[in-house]
Amino acid sequence: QPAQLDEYSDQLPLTPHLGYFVDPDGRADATAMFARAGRGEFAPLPGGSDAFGFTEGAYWFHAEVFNAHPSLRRWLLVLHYPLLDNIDLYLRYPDGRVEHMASGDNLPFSARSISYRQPNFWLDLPQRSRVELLMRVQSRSSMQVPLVLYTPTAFAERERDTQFGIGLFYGILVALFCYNLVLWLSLRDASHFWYMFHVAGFGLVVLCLNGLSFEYFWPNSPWLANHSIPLSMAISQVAMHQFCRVFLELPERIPWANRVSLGVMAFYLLMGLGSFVLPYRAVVLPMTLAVFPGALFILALALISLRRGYAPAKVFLLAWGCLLFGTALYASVSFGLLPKNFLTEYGIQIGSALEMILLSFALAYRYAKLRGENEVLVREHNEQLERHVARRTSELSTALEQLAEANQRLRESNRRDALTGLFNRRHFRDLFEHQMHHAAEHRQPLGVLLIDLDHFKGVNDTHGHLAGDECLRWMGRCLTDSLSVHGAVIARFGGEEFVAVVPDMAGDRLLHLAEQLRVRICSEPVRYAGSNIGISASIGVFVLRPGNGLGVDDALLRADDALYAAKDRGRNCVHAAEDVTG
Ligand SMILES: Nc1nc2c(ncn2[C@@H]2O[C@H](COP(=O)(O)OP(=O)(O)OP(=O)(O)O)[C@@H](O)[C@H]2O)c(=O)[nH]1
Repeated sequence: QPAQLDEYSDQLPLTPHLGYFVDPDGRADATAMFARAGRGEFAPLPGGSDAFGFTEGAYWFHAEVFNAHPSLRRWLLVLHYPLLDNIDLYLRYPDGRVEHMASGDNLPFSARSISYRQPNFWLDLPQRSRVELLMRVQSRSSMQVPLVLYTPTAFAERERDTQFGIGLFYGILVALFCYNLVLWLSLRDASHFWYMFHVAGFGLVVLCLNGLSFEYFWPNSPWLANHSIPLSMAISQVAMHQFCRVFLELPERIPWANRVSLGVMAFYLLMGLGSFVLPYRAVVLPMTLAVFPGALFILALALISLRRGYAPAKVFLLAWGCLLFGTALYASVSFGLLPKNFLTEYGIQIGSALEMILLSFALAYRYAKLRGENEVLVREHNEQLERHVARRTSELSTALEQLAEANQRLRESNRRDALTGLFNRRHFRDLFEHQMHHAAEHRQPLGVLLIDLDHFKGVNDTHGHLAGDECLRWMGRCLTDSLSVHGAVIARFGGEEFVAVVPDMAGDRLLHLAEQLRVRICSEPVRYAGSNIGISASIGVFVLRPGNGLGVDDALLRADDALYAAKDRGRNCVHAAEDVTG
C-alpha cells in the first residue's frame, strides 16, 4: 500500500507501508533491489514491527509514497533511532531518475540534512505523483527503523516539546550534580562523590543513546560515536553499582553482596576496556543482557537492607522503584502492552529523574541519620568523660585532704616532743613570744616556771633508762593536768627540765600554783614495772611584766637563776626571782 500524504496528515509513520529484504552478505546494489521490489520480493515487516534486534548483513526497506498534498513538496523523513551506522536512501521518481542520500553515525554529523540528533533527509515529493523509497541499513547496533515523514511545521512543533523535555531532564541532572558537588566539597562524604559519578554516568549514557552526544560532543568523530555506546554503558553501570555499594554500606552490612557487586563492576569495566579491541556486538550484547539482572540485584539488596533495619534503604528503594517503573513503562510499549504516549515514551527519563531526586533526598536522610548517631556517640562519650573526670577529681581532693592532714600531723610532730607529747623547745620560743605580745597588749603579767627533776641521774641509774622515760612522761601529764586549766603554755625544755608560761599570773597566786605543783610531783610516786618511783622537782619562778623591757631570753635566764637558787637551797622547793611580787 503506498503511503498517502495529504493536507490532513502533517506527519506519517512509514512502518505500516514498509516491506523488507535481507541481503546477508551486504553486496546487493540499489538497482537490483528496486528490481526485487518491483517483483514483489520484499516481505511485510514481521508482526508489523520495525525492530529486528541484533542482526547480520544489510537490511533493505521499500515503500511507495504518493503526495496528494495540494501545495507541499518538501517533506522531512526522520529515522527515530540514532545508533545506526550506515543508512543509504534512494528515491526513484516516475521519470526513472534515482536520487541517493546517506546518513548514519559512520558519517560526520554535518552530513545530515538538518542538524538533528537523529538521522534525517529532506525529500522532494512532486504533487500527485508516486515516488519509490528504498533504504539500505547496515549496523552493528540493533536494527530499528522507526521512519516518520513530517511537514516542516509538524516537525518543528513536535521537536519543541521533545527539546523541552530533554532540557528539563538534563536541567534536573545538572542541578543535582552541582548540589551534590557542593555537599561533597563541604562535607567530604564519599557517598556524594559516587552519587555525582552515578548522575554523570547515567546522563552520559542517555546522551549517547538519544544521539545528543554525537551532535554536541564529537560531531566529527564517527569512531567515538560508535565507541561511546559501550563506554558510556560501562561507566554508568560501574557508577550505579559503586553508588549502591557505598549507600547501602555493603562491605559492612552484606559482605557477600559486596563481593558480587565488585564482580559486576569488574565485568562492566572489562567490557568497557574490551570495547576498544572487541567487535561492537561482542561487548554491547552481554552488557545489555546484564543490565536487567543487575537492576533486580540492586532491588533485592535494597529490600534485604530494609528488612535488616537499615532505615535509609526506604527512600533508596522508592528511588530505585521509580527508575524500574519508568523503564517498565517504556518497555511495555515495545511489547504492545501500553500505547505510546508522553509518559511511556519518556518513561526512562521521568523515572530516572525521579530516581535521582529521591536518591539525593536519601543521601540527605542518611547524612542526618549518621549525624544523629554521631551526636549520641559524642554525648555518651562526653558523659563518660565527665563521670571519669568527676571520679578523678574526687579522688584527687580526697588525696589532697589526706595530704593536708599528713602535713598538719607533720607540722604538729615538728612542734612536739616525742616522749612527753609537750611542745618542744623550738616551738615553745615562738609561743612564748606570741604570749609576750598578747600580754603586752593587754597589760598583763606572765608567770614563768622552770621545773627541773631532782637527782634524775639517780633515777636512771637505780631504775633504768626506761623507768626514767616513764617518769618524764608522767611529768608531762602532771604539768598538763595542773597548769593547762590556767591557759599555760607547757614545754619540755631539755633532758629532765620543763618550762611553763602562765598568762595573767603573778605574785602569790603564781607562787601558790608553783608550790601546789611541787607538792603534787613529790607526793605522787611514779608507777613503773610494779615499783613506785618517788621523784621531786625544783622550780624557779619569774614574772615578766609589761613594759619592763625584758625579752624571752632574759625571762628564761632569770627563771633559770631562780631554779639554780632552788637547787642550791637543797632541791624540792620553789624559788622566786626577786621581783615576782613587786
Ligand atoms: N631516762 C631518761 N633520762 C634522761 C633523758 N634526758 C636526760 N636524762 C638524764 O637526766 C640526767 C640529768 O642529770 P644531771 O644533769 O646530772 O642532773 P640530776 O641528776 O637531775 O641532778 P640535779 O639536776 O642537779 O638534781 C642525766 O643522767 C641524763 O641522762 C631522757 O630523755 N630519758
